[in-house]
Order: sequence, then structure tokens, then C-alpha cells
Amino acid sequence: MSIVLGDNRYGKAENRVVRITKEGPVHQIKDLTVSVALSGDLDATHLTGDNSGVLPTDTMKNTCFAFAQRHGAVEIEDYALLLARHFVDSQPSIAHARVAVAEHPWERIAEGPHSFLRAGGGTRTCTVHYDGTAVWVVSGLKDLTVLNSTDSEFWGYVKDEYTTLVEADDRILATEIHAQWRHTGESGDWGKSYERAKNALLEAFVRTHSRSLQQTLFEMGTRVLEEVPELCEVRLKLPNKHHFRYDTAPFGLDNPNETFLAADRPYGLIEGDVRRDDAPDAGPAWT
Ligand SMILES: O=c1[nH]c(=O)c2[nH]c(=O)[nH]c2[nH]1
Repeated sequence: MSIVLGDNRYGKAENRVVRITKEGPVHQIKDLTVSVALSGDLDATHLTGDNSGVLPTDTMKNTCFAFAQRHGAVEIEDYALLLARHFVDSQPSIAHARVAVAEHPWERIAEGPHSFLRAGGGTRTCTVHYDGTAVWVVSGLKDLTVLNSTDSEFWGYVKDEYTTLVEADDRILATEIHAQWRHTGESGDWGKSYERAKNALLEAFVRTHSRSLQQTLFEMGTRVLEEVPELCEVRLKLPNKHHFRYDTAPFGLDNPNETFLAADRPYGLIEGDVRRDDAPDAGPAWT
């Protein structure tokens, strides 16, 4: 009996590529998940540890971002064709490339030239508490993902011996909104107040020139309380969905905040309550 190597392939899976196209103040977004798998004459690396035919998966990742920057917001089929041809035609050891691209749709948030809402997201929620006497109605929404492709800064923070974060005067700000709001009364037009609270959250996200997600959180909560007087308190949980500008300088490409790596974890998690100073005691309503 002898043992032989069967089918094999290797690559970089699920590169999260975000490409912003800027036409003056009006931005477009292309949000992709790109997986590359290459195969060919790769026996040596498996059988003897000879890596001379191995294009590193890290290089495949760089290529995905470099091609997004170089070719812009092309159709995903054209982008995948460019990548697949590149890997096979440039690498003698590679005979076959599989490039799979998923495009995640975003909608523009009303009037915002650089504000987007991830399509299909957002779940309306409510929790009611009743103890035989008092009633609390807490409404809300979750999983509503929004993104501003500019008008966000983060600088002036504490720096200690472990700080490597570079100050940003223009970054992407993206979050998945989880919000709950407490009604003062126990009856009302719940549907209407939901629409007004949701619109207030989105309006504040779009209109705030953000110095931090914490500042945006307070603006969002404040706008809800201003627009929906029957509410007394808003609780927000906002994960900071980090988008890192990809450094394409090593490939001879300028990247003026157009191509980003969308990281899923770890993420900053910004949480806070915003309330009227005359809000009645919540009792168990938040538990
Ligand atoms: O808006 C932000 N708030 C922070 O507290 C923080 N921390 C960080 O690393 N990035 C950010 N961004």
C-alpha cells in the first residue's frame, strides 16, 4: 500500500473588500466578500515542504484589495475574471483559479450623499413588563446596519505605551444599531412612534459629523427623545464595525480612502443610555 495526495487547493477565503467611489460629495459603495482558491502543481509543498510554487494566501488577499483599488466599482463578474486570469496567467504552478464573490447590497439613507443602510436589515422588537399594577412598554429595533463613508473622525484620545492606533480625520463609521426605547405611558400609536424613532435614529446618524461613535450615540438618543415626546429613555448598543483603509502603496497604488478592509472582530462596543431628566423610575423595565 502507498499513500498518495489527492485533490487539493488553497487560497484566502472571505476577504471583506469595501470600495467607495467618490464623485464629489456623492459616494457609492461596493461591499464584497471575495474568496480565492488556487490549484495546480502543488505536490512539492505537500510532500517535501518545497514552497517554491506557492503564492502565499496573504498575497492573494493583497491582490483582491489592489484590484479593487485599481479597477474601481466594476461588476463582480468582471472583478472575478480579472483576478482569476491574473492568478493563472502570472503563476506557472497554478492551473486553475476559483474566485467567488458575494456582493452585499446597501441602500442610500434618504438625502445622505455618503450614508448607507444595509439592505434587508432591521428587526422591530418590544418587551412588556407587568407586575399586577405597573406596565412598562419598551420598543426598539436591532440589526440595522448603517455606514457613513465620510464625516467621521477619531483623534485626541489617550496614548500610552500600548497605543498604535493612528488618529483619523476622515474614516468610515459603520455600526449595527441595537436600540430600545421606553414609553412613558401604556397606550399609544406604537407603529407611528416606531417609525418616528427609527427615522430619528437614522437622521441623527446621517447628520452628525462624528468625532467618536460615543458622540454619535448621544446625538441619536437625543434626536429620538426630541422627535418622540411619549418616550422617556433610549438605550443604545452600537458595535463599531471597523473599516481599515487598505495600504496599497506597496503595489504602487494610491488609496485616498477608497478601498477598505471590513473587519468583523474584534470590534469596539459603544453602549449608553440617553434619558429625560424627569424620566420615571424604570422599575424592572430594562431587565
Ligand atoms: O468612535 C470611536 N470610539 C472609540 O472609543 C474608539 N476606540 C478606537 O480604537 N476607535 C474608536 N472609535
